[in-house]
Amino acid sequence: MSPVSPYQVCVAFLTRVRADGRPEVLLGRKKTGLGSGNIVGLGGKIEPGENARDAIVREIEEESSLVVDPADLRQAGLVKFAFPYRENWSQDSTVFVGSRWTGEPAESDEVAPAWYPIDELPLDEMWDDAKYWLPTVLAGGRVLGDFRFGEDCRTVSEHELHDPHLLSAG
Ligand SMILES: CNc1ncnc2c1ncn2[C@@H]1O[C@H](COP(=O)(O)OP(=O)(O)OP(=O)(O)O)[C@@H](O)[C@H]1O
Repeated sequence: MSPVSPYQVCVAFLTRVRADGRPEVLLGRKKTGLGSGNIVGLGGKIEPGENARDAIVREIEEESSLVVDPADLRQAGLVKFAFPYRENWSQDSTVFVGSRWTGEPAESDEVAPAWYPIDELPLDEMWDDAKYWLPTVLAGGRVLGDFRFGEDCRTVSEHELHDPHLLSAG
């Protein structure tokens, strides 16, 4: 199910626990580019010379102003997106989760960040794949998933969740 040379991206989900004990995740309304209008995690393309961890630290700061120590991010998996009807959208995304950072989230040109309760994720406004793996990752699990989008390039037409033990440590 893997597309031909997909580009490599990364995504992060920062979490906090409110004073009343309710866990929340930082998501954002994407303002530009692929998936604009969707509610997404922070993230973007891995640049030449970067590894996924370097890239996600840079993207988090560019998109939200938050500064994260790379060692404070847990690599929670890899999700592969294939768009057979729009090959150049196909991408592999390394997923990170973290709960330590410095600063306050601020809106950028790319994303308007906001906190969402983890038990009420806005899945209807996210990419269609998120419902298959994001709750698992936010519950402390790992994901290794393959998703194929249909002709509308919005709806998952096929997906496989593999054993996350196949992921390399990172
Ligand atoms: C298809 N289903 C999807 N489900 C969940 N998340 C998705 C996604 N498709 C893209 N993403 C995320 O979107 C970011 C890349 O998007 P992309 O437009 O390439 O990035 P962005 O414009 O920020 O790139 P640069 O800032 O130019 O690097 C990156 O976090 C990636 O994981």
